[in-house]
Amino acid sequence: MAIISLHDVVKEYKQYKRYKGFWGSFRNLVTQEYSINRAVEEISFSIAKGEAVGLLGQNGAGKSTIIKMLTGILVPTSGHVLVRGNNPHKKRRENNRHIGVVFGQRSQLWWDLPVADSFDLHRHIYKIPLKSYKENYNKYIELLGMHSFITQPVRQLSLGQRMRAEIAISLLHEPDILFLDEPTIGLDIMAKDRIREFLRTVNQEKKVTIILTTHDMKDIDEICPRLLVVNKGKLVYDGEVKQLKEQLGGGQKVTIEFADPIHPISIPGVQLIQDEGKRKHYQFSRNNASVFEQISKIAAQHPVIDVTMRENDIEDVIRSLYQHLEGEGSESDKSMQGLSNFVEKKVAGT
Ligand SMILES: Nc1ncnc2c1ncn2[C@@H]1O[C@H](COP(=O)(O)OP(=O)(O)OP(=O)(O)O)[C@@H](O)[C@H]1O
Repeated sequence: MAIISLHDVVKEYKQYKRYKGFWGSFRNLVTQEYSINRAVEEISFSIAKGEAVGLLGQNGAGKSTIIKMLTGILVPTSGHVLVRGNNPHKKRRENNRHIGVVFGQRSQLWWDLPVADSFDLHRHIYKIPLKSYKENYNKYIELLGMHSFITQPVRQLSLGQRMRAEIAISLLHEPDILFLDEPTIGLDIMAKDRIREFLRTVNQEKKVTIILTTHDMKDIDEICPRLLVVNKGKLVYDGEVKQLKEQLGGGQKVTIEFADPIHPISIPGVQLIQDEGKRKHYQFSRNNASVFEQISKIAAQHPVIDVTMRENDIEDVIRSLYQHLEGEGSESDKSMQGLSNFVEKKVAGT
């Protein structure tokens, strides 16, 4: 049974016209002129209990708007949103009891209080039974390595420490669903790893459903087996990360360092992705017959100092997807051919 479902959801914002200048500021006080911005366009998907889903999209794609509708902050213009079988806006209090939210910009911690006191206040607000509170408290402090700063006031914490405390507090009342917005942004590698491992553990052991928005592909790769990609308000991919990688990955990134700066060399079927004069970066799709053969041909004409190759990772896959959606994909890149069909099929659930 789906714990979250959206059916033909549309969200429109009214944007009031703003006039400039001295007289414009008076006009702004009375004007009723506005235009409509469709931030979410007829989106449908459902998420089962215990899934971990990454919500991805470029800036302004509509991710926050979707999350705000799921948390009951915003009401859709049309369509239906159900969270645990309820309308999250109408049953906002009930919804809040069963969800956890980690939004970087809005802290749930009390700035001047020690972390432990914030947790205790949370226990009272959510009326969490003492036994389960203590169990979770001890477990989260251990797993997130919070011993050293649990008695420190929140305002003295580093970003990584605060984020760990934010995640712990959001789970103390044992929510069924956890929404996270960029949980690892600005953190060092060790802090990122710790948070990712923790989220995997709560998802797998406690079956907490995770919906994660991020611009960091490693978050998706390590936490979320399923991916939803939104573009300009539309859902353009709904499927397994693994399948997207299989479909679009498998190519190679090749960097060739020439002895002298040369004009861009075009290689049939290969995309030049960055040109730095002496150094050129190419994208070979997995369909390009022989990478070595092609490089040898180039090297025969232009002295080459160094060649480096690496397999495409999830970041490259998503970049290709975005480029394709923006219409920048190379026509000759065979791995991109058929992508539209693939994306449409995945969204249609075939
Ligand atoms: N309160 C608002 N009033 C008017 N337009 C809005 C409002 N909030 C968002 N929008 C617009 O709706 C669209 C989607 O915005 P949203 O914040 O959902 O995108 P996002 O994918 O979360 O972006 P980002 O990655 O930058 O956070 C954008 O065009 C944005 O300008």
